[in-house]
Amino acid sequence: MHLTPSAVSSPGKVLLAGGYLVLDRAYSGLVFALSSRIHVTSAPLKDHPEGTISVESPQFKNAHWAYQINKNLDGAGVVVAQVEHEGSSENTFVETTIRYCLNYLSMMQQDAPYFFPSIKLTILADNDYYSQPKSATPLPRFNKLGVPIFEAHKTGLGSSAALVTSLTACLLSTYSKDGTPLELTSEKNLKLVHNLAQASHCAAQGKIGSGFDVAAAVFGSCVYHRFSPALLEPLQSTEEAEHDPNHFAPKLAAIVLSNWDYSVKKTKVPPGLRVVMGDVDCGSSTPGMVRHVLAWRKEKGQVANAIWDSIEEQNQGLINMFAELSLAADEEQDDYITTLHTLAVTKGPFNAVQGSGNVVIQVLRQLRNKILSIRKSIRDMGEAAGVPIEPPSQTKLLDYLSDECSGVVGGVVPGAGGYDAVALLVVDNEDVINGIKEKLKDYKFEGEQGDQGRVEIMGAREEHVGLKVEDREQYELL
Ligand SMILES: Nc1ncnc2c1ncn2[C@@H]1O[C@H](COP(=O)(O)OP(=O)(O)OP(=O)(O)O)[C@@H](O)[C@H]1O
Ligand SMILES: C[C@@](O)(CCOP(=O)(O)O)CC(=O)O
Repeated sequence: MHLTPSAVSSPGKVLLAGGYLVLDRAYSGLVFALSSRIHVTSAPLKDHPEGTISVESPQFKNAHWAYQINKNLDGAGVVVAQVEHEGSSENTFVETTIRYCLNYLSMMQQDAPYFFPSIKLTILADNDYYSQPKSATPLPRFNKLGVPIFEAHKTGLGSSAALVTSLTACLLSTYSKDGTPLELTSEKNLKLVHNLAQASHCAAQGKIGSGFDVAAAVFGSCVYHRFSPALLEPLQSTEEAEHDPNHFAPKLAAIVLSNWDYSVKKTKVPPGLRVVMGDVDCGSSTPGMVRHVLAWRKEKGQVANAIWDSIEEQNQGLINMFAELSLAADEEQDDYITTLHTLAVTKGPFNAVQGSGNVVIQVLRQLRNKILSIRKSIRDMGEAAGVPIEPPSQTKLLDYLSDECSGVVGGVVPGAGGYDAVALLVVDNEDVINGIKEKLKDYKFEGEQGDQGRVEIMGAREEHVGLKVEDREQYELL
């Protein structure tokens, strides 16, 4: 294999609509890619035995992992084994991704004796992925938290999906048969990265989720319909992946190169609007929420499907309103801009906004009501399933922000919901953001255990861009 030093990044995510439903291919997920990204760079590693991969995350303590890659002398594939060293820990997502990528690559080079030049991989995460210490001065980019990863408070932006996607793309770009790195921006190769990253991510997390987070990390903001879980069933044996590459590698390559049945339709937030993420510091992602909702759906059959069908119809309405607003922004620019300026200084429900004859304000009112209606259905589903998807303290917070803050179209509990986070759709205006922060300054959020916490507005916003090839030099200046 030839070695081409590479650098890539992929975004975090927010599932604005379709939580739980997106686990079933019949239903949509509306996922926005965020500005917070996870970056992975590669460089030659000197003074190490051939086939060593050294990985580090300099923002954390004891975040160094080393792996030895050995060709399987009895047939296809490679054996990837962690090289233990003092203070080393395990990182299932890193190890599984390396194992999957290198077994895939070994199958692409069966016609010649191959070896893997030793490399060093560096993982860097934008600060919003983890709660940061309070600081009077702006934090450095990729702030060093100085604690082990497991001690960092993750903020729910999808760090593992972005990590696995960036690591996959970086490895496929670094190792090549002839020194020509994989062209990562072609649709064909993005699909390859997607399939391989989905396989690695599901294996590492030990379950086959909908994969909306990996899809957003690769393709960016989109309306997503998942792939059939059966596609990955043959790869769920970690034993085979770790100890029987002769069977695992060809099977993996065939699955990754096959035509998957997911769908991705690119989308964007309408111009002049933006997504704002709120991190709840006493949040708790109630474990087993997904299991409980799926058990309820299985038990309640038609009743549950009727609720899901209703939510899907409302989600499609939301998606259509985004398209209508984007069209209005093009076709009635002056009206659009004027209306958003007015909304930026108006609290919901926008009835007071004059010019009710114009399309823009009508669609914005419909959008606001659609979000309220989706939230009601989500609450109904949560109550029926006995799962706190939008618990009362989140309802109180979302209603407060939607009614008391100027420029807020609406907000939801994203993804699986619970107590962790809120996602707001607001007029893209600094005064609107500052107004929300002001309203939250003394807001006391009641957590699941009755404890009180604060809600912090995060810097991350929608950015819509998926996997990106990066300029390596920007990291050398850090
Ligand atoms: N910067 C990083 N460097 C190395 N590994 C990381 C990094 N960030 C995340 N990980 C890996 O991803 C794991 C977190 O994945 P997990 O599925 O538990 O959470 P998640 O849903 O992806 O997190 P969130 O959505 O809150 O970001 C960590 O335990 C670690 O193994
Ligand atoms: C509940 C689910 O539909 C979304 C989970 O979203 P999040 O991890 O809470 O952002 C699970 C999935 O899609 O894999």
